[in-house]
Amino acid sequence: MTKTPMMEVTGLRKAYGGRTAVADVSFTVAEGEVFGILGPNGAGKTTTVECVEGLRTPDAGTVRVAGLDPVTHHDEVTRVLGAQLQQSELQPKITVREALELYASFHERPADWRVLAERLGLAEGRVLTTRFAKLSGGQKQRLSIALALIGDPRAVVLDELTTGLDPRARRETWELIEDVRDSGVTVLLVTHFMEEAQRLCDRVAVIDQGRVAALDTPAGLIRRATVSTVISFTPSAPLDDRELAALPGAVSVRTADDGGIAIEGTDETVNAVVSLLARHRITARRLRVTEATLDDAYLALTNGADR
Ligand SMILES: Nc1ncnc2c1ncn2[C@@H]1O[C@H](COP(=O)(O)OP(=O)(O)OP(=O)(O)O)[C@@H](O)[C@H]1O
Repeated sequence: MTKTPMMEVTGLRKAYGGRTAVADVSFTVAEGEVFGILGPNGAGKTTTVECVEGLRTPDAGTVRVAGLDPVTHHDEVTRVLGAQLQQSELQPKITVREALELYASFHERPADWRVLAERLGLAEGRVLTTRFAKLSGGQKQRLSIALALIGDPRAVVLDELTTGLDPRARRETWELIEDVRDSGVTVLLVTHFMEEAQRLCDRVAVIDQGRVAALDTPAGLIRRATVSTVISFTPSAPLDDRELAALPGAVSVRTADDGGIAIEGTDETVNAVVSLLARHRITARRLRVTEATLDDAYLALTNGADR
C-alpha cells in the first residue's frame, strides 16, 4: 500500500485580480521529507505555500495536506500542519514565555512549550522574559519556529526563515531545521538561498513565473542544468590544445596569454587531465577544479533574473 503523501499540489493556479501569481504548480511532499521551494522574487512561492496552509483558495487545481483539503478541512489541517506567524501578528510587548503559553493554549494537544524553548535555545538567560520587540533577529526566528511547532504538528511550513539574518544566525537556524527534520517532522521550506536549499533539502522545486521550472534533488538539478566542472592550471611545459580537447568529457579548452589553461568538462575529464600530465611528466601550477553549484543550476533554470 502506498502511503498518503504529506502534501500534494496538483495543477495549482491563483491570480490576484487580473494578475496570475501561480500559473501551474504541481508537487508532492513525502512524510519526513524536507522539500524546498526556490525561485526569484515574485515567482509565486508564498502564494503556493499559502494555498497549502489553506490561507488562500486556489482558482484551479487541488491541494491536499495528509489527504485533506486545507480550505474545507481547515481545522484538521491546522492540527497536522504548523505555520510560522507573520511577525506583525505578535504584540511587541508580549514576552517569549507569554507567546509560547498563549499559542500552546490554541491547541488541543500542544507540545510542552518548556521543552520546545529548551530545544530552540529560548530558555537560556532571560530570553523567556524578554519582550518580542527586544529580541534579536535570530531569537525572533527561533520563536517563530517554536510557535510553528507548538501544536506538535506532523509537518511545518517555513517561509524565508533566514532572510535578514547574519551568517552565524543563519547557520544556527539551519541546525534547528535539521533537528526538526530529525524529529520526523516534514518541512516545506521556502527560500531564496541556494546554499540553504543545497544543505537542507531532499528535493527542490524551482518555481519561475508561477510554474515549476524543475523539480529534483539538489544534485539532480545541478546535473540537469548541464553546468559543468572547470579544471584550470598552468602547465610547466606547453600542451597540445587538440590533445586536451580530445579528453573524455571535455567541452571546451581555453588558453590564456600567460599560458594558463581552463578546460570545461566533467569529473571524468579531471581524471584524464591528471593522467595526461603524468604521462607527459608535466607539473601543474595553480591547479583548481571548480564544481558546478546549485547556484549555477538555478541561474541556468531561471535565466538568472530576479524580477
Ligand atoms: N495579495 C496580493 N494581491 C495582489 N498581488 C499579489 C498579492 N500577493 C502576491 N501578489 C503578486 O503575485 C505574484 C507572486 O507573489 P508571491 O508573493 O507569491 O511570490 P514569491 O515568489 O513569494 O515572491 P518573494 O520571493 O518576493 O516573496 C507577485 O507578482 C506579487 O506581486
